[in-house]
Amino acid sequence: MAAADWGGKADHLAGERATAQFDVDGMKVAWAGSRHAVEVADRMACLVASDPVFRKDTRTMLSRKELFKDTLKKAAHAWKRTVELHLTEEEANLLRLYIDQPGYVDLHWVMFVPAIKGQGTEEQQKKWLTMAYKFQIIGTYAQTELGHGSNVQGLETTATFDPSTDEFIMHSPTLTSSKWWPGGLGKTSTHAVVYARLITEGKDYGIHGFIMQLRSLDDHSPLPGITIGDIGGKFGSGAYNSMDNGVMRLDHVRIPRDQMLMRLAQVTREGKYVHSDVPKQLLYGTMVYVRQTIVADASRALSRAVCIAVRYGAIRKQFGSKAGGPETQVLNYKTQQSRLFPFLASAYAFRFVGQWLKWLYTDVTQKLESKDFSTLPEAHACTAGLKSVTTSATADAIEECQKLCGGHGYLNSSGLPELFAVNLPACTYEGDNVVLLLQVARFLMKTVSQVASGKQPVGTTAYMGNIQHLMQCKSVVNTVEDWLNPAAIKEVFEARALRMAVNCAQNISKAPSQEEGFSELSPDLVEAAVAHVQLIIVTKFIEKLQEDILGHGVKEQLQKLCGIYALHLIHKHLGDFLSTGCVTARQGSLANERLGKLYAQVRPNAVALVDAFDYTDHYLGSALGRYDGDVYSALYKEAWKDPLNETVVPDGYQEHLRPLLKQQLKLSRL
Ligand SMILES: CCCCCCCCCCCCCCCCC/C=C/C(=O)SCCNC(=O)CCNC(=O)[C@H](O)C(C)(C)COP(=O)(O)OP(=O)(O)OC[C@H]1O[C@@H](n2cnc3c(N)ncnc32)[C@H](O)[C@@H]1OP(=O)(O)O
Ligand SMILES: Cc1cc2nc3c(=O)[nH]c(=O)nc-3n(C[C@H](O)[C@H](O)[C@H](O)COP(=O)(O)OP(=O)(O)OC[C@H]3O[C@@H](n4cnc5c(N)ncnc54)[C@H](O)[C@@H]3O)c2cc1C
Repeated sequence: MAAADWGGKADHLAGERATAQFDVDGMKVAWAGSRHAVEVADRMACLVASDPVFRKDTRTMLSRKELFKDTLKKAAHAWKRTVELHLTEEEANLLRLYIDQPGYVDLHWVMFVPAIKGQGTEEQQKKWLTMAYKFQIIGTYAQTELGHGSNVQGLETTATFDPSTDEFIMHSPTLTSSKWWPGGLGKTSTHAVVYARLITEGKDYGIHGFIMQLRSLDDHSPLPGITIGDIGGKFGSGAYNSMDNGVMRLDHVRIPRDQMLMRLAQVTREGKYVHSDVPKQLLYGTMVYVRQTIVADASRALSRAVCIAVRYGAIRKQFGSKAGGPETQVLNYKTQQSRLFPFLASAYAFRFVGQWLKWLYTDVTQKLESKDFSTLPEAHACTAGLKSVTTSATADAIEECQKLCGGHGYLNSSGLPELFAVNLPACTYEGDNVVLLLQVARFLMKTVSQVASGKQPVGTTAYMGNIQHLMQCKSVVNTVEDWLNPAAIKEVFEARALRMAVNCAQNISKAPSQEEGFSELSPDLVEAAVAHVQLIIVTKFIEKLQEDILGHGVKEQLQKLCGIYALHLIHKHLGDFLSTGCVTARQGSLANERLGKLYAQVRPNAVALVDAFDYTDHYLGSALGRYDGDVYSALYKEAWKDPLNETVVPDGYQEHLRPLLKQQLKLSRL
């Protein structure tokens, strides 16, 4: 029976949509950031969905080679459409986003170009970016090595200046110095920003960036002295395997001196090392930029998973009343709501904090241009911390959404396995999440010590200035309704974050040295960092609610989601809140009671709240998450696309199955 015979064009979720108590269009604007953003995103999403080259429904069934070739085809076609349609930068970025297939272009635009912009001189930018913008060259970001990723100062590749020829000699002295992981390096990139130890006049000046040509622009073969290849298959089918993460070894490869990125430091014709009057941390600027974009990616990935699980939960029915009444939608089970609605709230929370982080990054960049470096440490702490907390929560949530969809969630056609596999490495790339949280903790310890010496903290640590009150305050919450008060919520998050940080600082001060104390206390420091970052997310959500938000009922729904986000964290981390004395056990159970009421209020709006993400069926890529809810027809149809179903009798039957069956039959007759 054809799948179409089982379902029509009906909207199986129409009943769910009819119960919404808010204006979905208004919520789309709140989610996207502006009416303009909704309009451009819609246009680009439809452009991708309607173009057969961008089909992705059989992607998980392709071999690695086929998948890679398909990625090359899509990237070339996307560029062709960008040029033909004169797309703006915003439109072209969205086009790439909706194609939804990791590939070398991501590294080119998200890391290679920003690295040259941030670390190149004006002259270098003019030369290299002109070519990069026209795709005359394809670039990647080659920092990580086989032996070192997190410890950037431990990288081993060398760039030794040779004054006799005015060149750097780029070399991989050991196996562990092989560049390992850079996306697009394996098979595609013609160029890279390579990070290496700068050695001149016999002295090692540490890590610096260099632009290197890797492959011939005529026939794409690696240049002399360069050994290069792909590092091999990665987790999951489809997923990140579309990316050619690469390995590269350099054997005394010479590049002209002017290919060292010289905005932060220079080597003169004579070989003198000169450092500009800017902080050396600006070398890490590309990572700050990318971490900020990863927060936005996390909210998108999480919202996709939630959209799939909510829509499917409204369609899927299990068990009826004892009297033989209709079966229950699984979304109506309280356990399903308490597992799923915190993710729905987190998707909105991460979206809004991502919008704020983008603002913060722009603000810091403008300040850096006028040589004001004062906000750089905070920008580093915020991007590192938010990248870490949002990507870890997202990976966990996608995995849980798979379970929330039961067995069907485990099928590739649910879209969830691929979504998980593509987003899981975000916990590692651009800085391992624990390593990054330790950076946040370091920043917090410094801030605590500055507060102790009377300095008033600013920005996201301003709350620490209220130390007298926050170290001894008791929560004012006395009833379930009191947990609706944003000021009461904010106060307990501030008190928890500050008390955890101060506890760590006090315990470190008892250690023989600061370094030993930091190391010994590192598990607690990571928890203190998480508490601080969660406070930022809660605060930014509360601040969002103070803005003008248009549309009937939109603000009210967001208030409920903000409540769910904050209260589910209190429930989850009750140990922290209790042990620091920020809430009592009774207040903790009142928070949980309030949470249950909020879930019930969100339930009739759940499908509309995920509709507001405004995702096309193409982008969602899920039989379970379809807009029309026609889940079973879609699952049935998708199954037949599997290569195993190309023949009725499987390959291998004659060689392996038939002889086995025959032999067993013969034996049974003996
Ligand atoms: C709307 C449309 C959107 C666009 C759509 C596009 C669609 C496509 C989507 C695709 C997007 C996703 C692309 C993502 C691709 C990812 C590919 C992955 C790439 C990589 O992984 S690149 C490699 C990244 N590597 C790392 O992150 C390494 C991590 N390690 C470090 O960062 C550092 O080494 C360290 C921070 C852990 C430690 O460094 P170090 O030992 O040097 O430092 P100290 O701890 O001693 O600190 C020294 C001081 O410097 C400060 N610091 C450290 N880092 C920074 C920084 N980044 N900025 C500013 N300051 C920094 C420390 O705080 C110390 O300061 P102090 O004052 O001395 O305490
Ligand atoms: C899919 C993917 C794409 C990537 N793309 C690129 C790219 O384009 N370019 C590029 O240069 N790199 C890239 N990378 C590399 C990436 O940046 C590194 O993997 C990352 O920075 C983590 O470093 P590592 O692998 O050395 O982990 P390690 O540092 O070896 O981490 C291993 C474990 O040790 C722990 N650990 C490490 N240091 C500490 C510490 N000080 N204290 C406590 N615990 C610690 C970590 O928490 C982790 O649990 C990519 C990686 C992946 C997975």
